[in-house]
Amino acid sequence: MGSGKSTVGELLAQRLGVPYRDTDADIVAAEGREIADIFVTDGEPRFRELERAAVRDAVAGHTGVLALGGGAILDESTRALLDGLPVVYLSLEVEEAVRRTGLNQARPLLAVNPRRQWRELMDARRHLYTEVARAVVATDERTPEEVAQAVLDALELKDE
Ligand SMILES: Nc1ncnc2c1ncn2[C@@H]1O[C@H](COP(=O)(O)OP(=O)(O)OP(=O)(O)O)[C@@H](O)[C@H]1O
Ligand SMILES: O=C(O)C1=C[C@@H](O)[C@@H](O)[C@H](O)C1
Ligand SMILES: [Mg+2]
Repeated sequence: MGSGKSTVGELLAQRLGVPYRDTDADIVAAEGREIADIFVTDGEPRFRELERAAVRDAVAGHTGVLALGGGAILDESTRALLDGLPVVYLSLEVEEAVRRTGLNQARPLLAVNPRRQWRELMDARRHLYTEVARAVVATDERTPEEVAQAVLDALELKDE
């Protein structure tokens, strides 16, 4: 969370001249409410169901850059869908994550004690991010533009 998937995803799409899509935004649009609302009202398991369907639809229907929610890879069928696709894991260290996300209520999983929560989430997820990724790009001390360039280099893509 806060690694810059949405920010860098948009930049990358511009550089490549392709559409950009974000499954978090798809869920918010389809549900007509914010992610934090879905977590609080319906619970995380319901959010994960919506997310699984959103990723499935986006992978099937979208050509371009797709940003996934930070927890999408927790779902085994989602990981299977991503197999063979040019997935990039944007990594970052905890201090930078906390600086970027702050005490932001829009990220319900970081609402209380963000530093500890972030560490715990990453300890549980890091191996899954690595498993699905074709490339890992570190984002600490890089501007979003530098990260976008590093992604293009890692995937050996040229912009238009
Ligand atoms: N390379 C960067 N350097 C500094 N700040 C950044 C960088 N990339 C993103 N940010 C900032 O960090 C915050 C989080 O970025 P963003 O929303 O793109 O992350 P995300 O990975 O999409 O998060 P989430 O998993 O919550 O959707 C934003 O305020 C953004 O402007
Ligand atoms: O890392 C996570 O589990 C999340 C990340 C965000 O992108 C959102 O999908 C939501 O806040 C959950
Ligand atoms: Mg995002």
